[in-house]
This record gives sequence, structure tokens and C-alpha cells, in this order.
Amino acid sequence: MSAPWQALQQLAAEPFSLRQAFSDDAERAQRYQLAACGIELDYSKNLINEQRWQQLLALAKQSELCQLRSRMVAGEAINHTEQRSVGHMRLRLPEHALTTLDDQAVATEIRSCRQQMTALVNQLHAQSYLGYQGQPITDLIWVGIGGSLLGPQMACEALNPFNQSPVKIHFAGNIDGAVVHDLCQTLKPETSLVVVASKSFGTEETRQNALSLRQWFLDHGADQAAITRHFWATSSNIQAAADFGIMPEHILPMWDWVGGRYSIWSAIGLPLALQLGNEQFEQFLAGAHAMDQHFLQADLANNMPVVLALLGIWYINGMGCQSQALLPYNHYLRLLPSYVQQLDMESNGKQVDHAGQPLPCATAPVIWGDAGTNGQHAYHQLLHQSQLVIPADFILAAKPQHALTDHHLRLAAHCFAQTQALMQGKTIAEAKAECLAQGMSEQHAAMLAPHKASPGNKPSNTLLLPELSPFYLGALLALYEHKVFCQGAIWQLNSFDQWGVELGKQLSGPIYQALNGKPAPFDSSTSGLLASLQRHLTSSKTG
Ligand SMILES: O=P(O)(O)OC[C@H]1O[C@](O)(CO)[C@@H](O)[C@@H]1O
Repeated sequence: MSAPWQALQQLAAEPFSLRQAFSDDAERAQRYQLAACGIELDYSKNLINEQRWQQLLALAKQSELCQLRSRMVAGEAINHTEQRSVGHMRLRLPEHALTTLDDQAVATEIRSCRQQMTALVNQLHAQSYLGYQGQPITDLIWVGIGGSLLGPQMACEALNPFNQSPVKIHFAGNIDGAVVHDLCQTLKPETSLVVVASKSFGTEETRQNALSLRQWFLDHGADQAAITRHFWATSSNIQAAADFGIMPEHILPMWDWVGGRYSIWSAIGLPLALQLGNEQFEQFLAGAHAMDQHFLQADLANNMPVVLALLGIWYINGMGCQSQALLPYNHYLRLLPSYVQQLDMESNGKQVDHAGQPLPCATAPVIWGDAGTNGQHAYHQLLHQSQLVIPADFILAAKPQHALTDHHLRLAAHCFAQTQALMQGKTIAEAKAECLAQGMSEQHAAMLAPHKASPGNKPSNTLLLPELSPFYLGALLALYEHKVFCQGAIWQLNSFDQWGVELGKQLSGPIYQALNGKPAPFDSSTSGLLASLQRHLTSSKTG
């Protein structure tokens, strides 16, 4: 392991008490806080002091982060294993900045895609898009998976209070037939529009769901012209979408310079644009653009994505932490952990560096979490008292999107109390004194105190958004995107490919064939599982 990583581990081995650090330094919170695009980050409850922090900053300065960022902006093929540039930031450029893009052909394509999206949203809002039986479209079925689904699904949930759409939006991702089955039970083909979202247009789950939905139309008497009217696509594989039967005017573009997990800013954001209306969707893009500007311009020490990235590196590489909790104290943000899971784990869960050499250290954390306060009554017990150190990001929107003020104040109190409890913990002496104050006997208090004590010294960040609006959601998502970029740059890996997901896809082919009567030699576990499955399927047919 090289010197900077060893230095981190040596520093991390030195004793450090967060409780002590706060009592020694009345200015600690001010020292470790930052604001960008209206979002405030309090990172004072992390296991850092000036020495640790300066070491982390030195790591960022010595790394290729700044060069890689410039190469990304310049449109170089930094995703070198796929020979692709990484251009998702272009998708949120405002019109006046699009005119200054070096590549004006790209600017024209982005503009034209926005115009197509705007026109479709307007038609659907005006209820002037009529189905094959002359009725307005009431439901949109978005078919896609991974980066072609998680973003719009999460963002539609997050911004539900801004919903202006007369059209209800449904998502079909999983190949589990239950998804399409349930949709077909409740919707009507004559008032449903299907958008097949797949950058490659080759993803099995998406094709299968799209084929079943097409069959549903046919089963309800729709002819080819009707299907053409009701099916749209968003893809970079125009030919495959056309071969599926989608007419060119109904294919919104995607580009190979936008990775799936970075694509919500493209036509993959159509469900969100439909839900919000075009103006509010522009605000969503504007928030992300504002965070881009911060990321590109702020110096490293005051750069929020860099700060989050370095803290993550401290825990993964300095302290050997394997997971990271993402805890939005906001019901509408409950799908954010799943979204960031793909963003972070598919980007940086890698084994080799740019040159194909084994990485010297662990990379991406296991991201998990759910909306607070639910987690407090489930897994927070482990956060507080287990020996594991799990850094957590707490996210709170200052203003609620509802009028139940007392609920909101209680929610905020719990959010802050959790970070405080994790930080300061409770000593055995404090726990015992509490028990005695409640009237327990000395013996009972002494027995109970170790169970009630909490070690504290558990790290967290708190991100405070003014409100959960389209602008701040855009900024928040861009913040996490750039954090992932910075970590990948420091680890010197390619954050923009995902070869690891291919093997499982390859192996499913022969297994599927075997289930269809073409047996092949497998390992004994797979053969056994296949035999059991066949037995169940046969008995349910006969039984
Ligand atoms: O948009 P597509 O090409 O259907 O891909 C869907 C998802 O599948 C993946 O390739 C992984 O399987 C993701 O990276 C991507 O977001």
C-alpha cells in the first residue's frame, strides 16, 4: 500500500474523541461547515481534527482530481474502457451557456431533445394527445431499469408535492412478471402511453416488459397503427428502437457520453418533466448546474463534493469502514438511498485502476438507508451501540411541503438528536446517574448502566436544504454525482464503466435455455436448484 494510504491508517489509529473535540473547541461547528447553492453542510461531527483534515486535503491535491475534472469538461474520453467522454454536466447547461459550448452540434442535439420533451409534456398536460380510441392519455408507463428508472422514479417521488400532471406515472423495471401483470390489471391500453427507456435498447428486463405491454395492447384489439401511436422510446440505439416498431418521431435521443446512472438530466428525466411541467423541470436542471459551477470553481478545501469525498475516503481507507448510511429525514426522499446506491456502487465498486492494475485499497462503500424516523425504530440501535462505525449522511429540508408544522419540528428534532447522540454517546457513569435519579437501587443501576450506555464517537454529516424543491433536489443529486467523481479520481479508477454486471447477464442465458428444455452442464448447486425449480413448476401444473 502506498504512502498516502498508510499515512491515513496511521492517523486513524491515533485516539480521537469527538465529544472531547467539541468541548475543547467552541468554534468546531463553524470550522467544519460549508454552504453551496443554498445547501448547508455541517461536517463537524466527523472523526477529524486539523491534522487529519490537512492530510486528506493533501491527498486530494496530490491526486489527479483537478486534471481529471478538466479533462471531463473538455470532453476527453475519460471513460477509456468504453472510449466515451463523460458529458452529463452539459445536459443541465442553461440556454445561454449552451451557445458557448465548443461542440455546437452537441448543443443543437441537446436543444432539440429539450424541445421534443417540452412538446410532449405540453400535449400530455393539455390532454390533446389522444389514444387509438380517441380518448386522452391518462397514464404513462415508464419501462426501464437501473439508470433508466431509478432517477425518474426517485425524483417523481421526491417532488410529488409539485405534481401538476393530469397523467399518472407508473414505473416498470423488474423483469418479475408481477410488475407488468399488476399494471395491466389496473390500467387501460387505450388511455396508456408506454415509454421504453433504454440507452442500449438491449437490456433484457426492459425488452421483456415492453414486449408484454405490446402484447397487452394487441390482446385489447390494438392494431399496428395503434401501437405506433402509444409507444415511445428514449435510447441511443435508434435502430433497435425502430426494429421494435417505434417510429423515429417517437424516439428521444440518448448519447454514449451520458452514463445511465447520470442520465436523469436527459430524456430519461421525461417522467419528472411531465410531473413538474417544463418550467419547474428547468429549475431542477438549474439546481444541478449551480452545483456544477460550485464544483468547478470552489477551491478544494471549500468544495462540498470534495469535502464529502474526502470524508468518505477517511472512513473507507483510514478506518476500514465498509458501509455508509444515507438517511433522508424527509418522506419524499425515501428512494434517494436506492438511487445513490447505483450512482456510488456501480461507479466506484471496482477492482482495478485505470491501467488495469489491482487497486491497493477498498473503494466504494455499501450505501444503504431509508427515510427517518423509520430507521430509528429499526437499525439505529446498531448505529448507536454496535462496534461497527458506520458514517451517516443526515438530510433535512428546512421548510416542509405540508402544513403539519408540529410534525416537521418533531422530525427535525429527531434528525439533529440522532447526530448529537451518535457524536456524544452516553458514558456508563452518566447512564448510572440517570438510573439513580429515576429511583433505582444502587445494584439495579449498576447492572443496567452498561446496557444503557452508548460509546458515541460515531460520525455523521448533516445536509440542510432550504426546502425540497426542484432546484435543491437538482443541486443535491449533482452534489452526490461529483462526490463519486472525486473519490473515483483519488482512487484512480474508471467511475464510468460497469463491466462487473456483465457476467451474471451472460450466465443467465444458458440457465434460461435449460429451463426451456435445453440442458447444459452446470455446477452441482445450479443443477440442483434447476431440478428443484422444474419439480415445483411441474407439480403446480399437474396439481
Ligand atoms: O438503459 P439501459 O441500456 O437499458 O441500461 C440499464 C442499466 O443497466 C446497466 O447497464 C447495468 O446492468 C446500468 O448501468 C444501466 O443504467
